[in-house]
Amino acid sequence: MRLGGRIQAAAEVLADLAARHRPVPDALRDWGTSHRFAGSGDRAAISNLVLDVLRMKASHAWLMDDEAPLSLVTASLLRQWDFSPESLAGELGGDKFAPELKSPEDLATLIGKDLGDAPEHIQADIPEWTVGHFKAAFGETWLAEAQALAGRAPLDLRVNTLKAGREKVLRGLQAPGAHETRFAPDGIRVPAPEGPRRQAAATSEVAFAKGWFEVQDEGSQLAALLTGAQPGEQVLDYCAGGGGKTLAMAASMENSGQIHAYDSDRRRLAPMVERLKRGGVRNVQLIEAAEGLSPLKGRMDRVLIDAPCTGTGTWRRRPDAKWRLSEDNLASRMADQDEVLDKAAAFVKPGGVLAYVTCSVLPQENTDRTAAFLTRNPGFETLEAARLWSDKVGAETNAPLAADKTGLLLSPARTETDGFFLSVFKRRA
Ligand SMILES: C[S@@+](CC[C@H](N)C(=O)[O-])C[C@H]1O[C@@H](n2cnc3c(N)ncnc32)[C@H](O)[C@@H]1O
Repeated sequence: MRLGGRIQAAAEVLADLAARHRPVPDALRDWGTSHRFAGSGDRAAISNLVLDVLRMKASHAWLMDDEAPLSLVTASLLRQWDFSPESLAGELGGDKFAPELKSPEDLATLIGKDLGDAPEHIQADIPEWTVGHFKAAFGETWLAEAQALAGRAPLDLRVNTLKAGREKVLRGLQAPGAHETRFAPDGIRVPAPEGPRRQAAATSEVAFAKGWFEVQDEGSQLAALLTGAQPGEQVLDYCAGGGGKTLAMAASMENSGQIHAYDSDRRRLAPMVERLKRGGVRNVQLIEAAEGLSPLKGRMDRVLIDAPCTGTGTWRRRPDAKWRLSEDNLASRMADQDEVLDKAAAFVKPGGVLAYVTCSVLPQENTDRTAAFLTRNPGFETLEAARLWSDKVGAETNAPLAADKTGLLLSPARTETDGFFLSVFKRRA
């Protein structure tokens, strides 16, 4: 397919998403099924275009004075794919599948408008009701933070130190531009591809099948590292899900001690069985029902709560979630977070540690929740976040502190990671 056909396809997928409110992968898959002639390069380009549009949907629509899918795709090509109005017209000339676009002169006028005249939420490409929350989280840099969440995300890998070293994995990796991550000691970053290009398929590598690495955002790797699990400890991963952080902690613990991995939705634990086997992890026990937790009460050296959250920190990877988020969703996640904090705290032994993590940047899910937890649970005290960062990550860079300094707040703009919050408490002895 030439660019014209890809533009048309992206506009069709966006129209489908708007009409049927369904997940992006489902709409892309259906388009692929009914257009079998499209090759893998076409599918990657169409997917990239759709996701890029969703990342900056509000500002594209404001500049174009129009939210029709074709206008949004055009804006994306001009603002995110480095086309000029003239080069775009040139590329589409003679392409019989190309949709009719506005003239290069009209496009130049529209895209040339000053976005600084737009309302704040449009400049930031975030839902209007979240602007105040971003300001509370980041202060003066809130706009740059929101805009950075509208970029493409790299592919990050965590080397499984139970089986391999970072240099060895890097040497064997086919992915172009792969390099060591900035903060995470076992991380490898494959930069996001540009324009229509496909992201490297790291999970097709033999090294992945051998368990030498896992796919995990650097922010998630850091959250596991900062939780501080040590060899020989008894650890409860209370919201273990598919086990991203369980596996990272098992490697930090050098396969010794025990991680009890629990999730209230036991089906979410299922993929971990295969991951544990591939990774050569031997110190994890899955707990499939809440009753299985009873013997652990008051006995854990360390408890990790990777809390259910709105996922605002992952908007680069799931830009459609940004526009689906509602105040009701947020309120409901906040209630979940209070519940998991109180329940999980009961498993920490006197002198033990409780780590609270979200992949959200909203203070309501982060420092507001931890402050409320401490009021309800005076037997816990906060460990100093700046010290935690310098001990585990290094003192060369300032710790990315949350606004009230009681926790760490990672983000694409601050740490070039997904958005993550972490706060660590100690149970008084
Ligand atoms: C952010 S995800 C976990 C991701 C996982 N830790 C990882 O690193 O791959 C949050 C998990 O919390 C679980 N969850 C939600 N409410 C819970 C509750 N009340 N108790 C325990 N787990 C809960 C969800 O099922 C979900 O799997």
